[in-house]
Amino acid sequence: MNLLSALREKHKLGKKSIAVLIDPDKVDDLSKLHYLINLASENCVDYFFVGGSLITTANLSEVIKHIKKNVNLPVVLFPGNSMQIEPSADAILFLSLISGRNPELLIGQHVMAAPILKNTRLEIIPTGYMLINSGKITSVAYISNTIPIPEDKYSLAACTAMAGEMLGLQCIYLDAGSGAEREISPKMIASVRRAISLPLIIGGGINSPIKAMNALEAGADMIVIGNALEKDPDMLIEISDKVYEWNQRLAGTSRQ
Ligand SMILES: CC(C)=CCC/C(C)=C/CC/C(C)=C/CC/C(C)=C/COP(=O)(O)OP(=O)(O)O
Ligand SMILES: O=P(O)(O)OC[C@@H](O)CO
Ligand SMILES: [Mg+2]
Repeated sequence: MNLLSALREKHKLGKKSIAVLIDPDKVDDLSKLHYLINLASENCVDYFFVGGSLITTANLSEVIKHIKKNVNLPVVLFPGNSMQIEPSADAILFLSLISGRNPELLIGQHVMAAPILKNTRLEIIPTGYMLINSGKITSVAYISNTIPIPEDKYSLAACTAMAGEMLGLQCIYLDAGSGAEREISPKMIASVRRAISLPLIIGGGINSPIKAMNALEAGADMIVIGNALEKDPDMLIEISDKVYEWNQRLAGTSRQ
């Protein structure tokens, strides 16, 4: 089964996933990456996301090779632009930045990426990418030259996600931005959740087990953790535990 079908299947069952985000730019020491990879494989992590708004190093393929050599988990490209295509990954979030009005990130980069992707075996996951305001200006907001959706404009976000679904996008990623001051609120997640039936990915500023649990309870199908693990990789143990507990409880209730 491909990743998207598996994600849809999990969504139907109410099963949650967790992705670890690796920013290749922040990998200066392969032994630190190695530690995180091992933690991920011991702690029921489902995916590695790899990418960044700005990649100044040439180590994308090396990072992916290192992950694939050491653990049998899917590696999904989370690209900031069409230069971040690496055929050795398993899939790519084919992001369209639908919260913004920058044509380059709605369709421009995609036109350049399409013929390159056609010649790879990467699974394409058409994804509506939505930035939600989180306090300070994030790298993605700055680089994309777009205004994030205000964090209290629930129906703006819900209608944006709804339009993404109607356009045929296959999942929605709500992002407060890497290292966000404030993670996306449960009320915002729940509003978008009610508006669509697609798998919903939530990321940005999730740096504690409580924040992870809140996102899951509000309707996230998948949570993405990056910055928190750059600061303290061991935080993965407690955060992934929340996802594990959720799925165990679900398995328990479905057996009754
Ligand atoms: C279609 C293809 C192949 C590319 C375009 C993809 C689009 C539309 C991207 C949207 C805009 C963008 C710059 C997204 C980047 C998302 C990302 C990988 C964020 C990770 O966090 P960083 O922004 O790197 O955070 P730090 O500042 O903490 O490094
Ligand atoms: O780095 P953090 O804050 O965990 O955010 C993850 C991801 O959603 C960023 O695009
Ligand atoms: Mg980055």
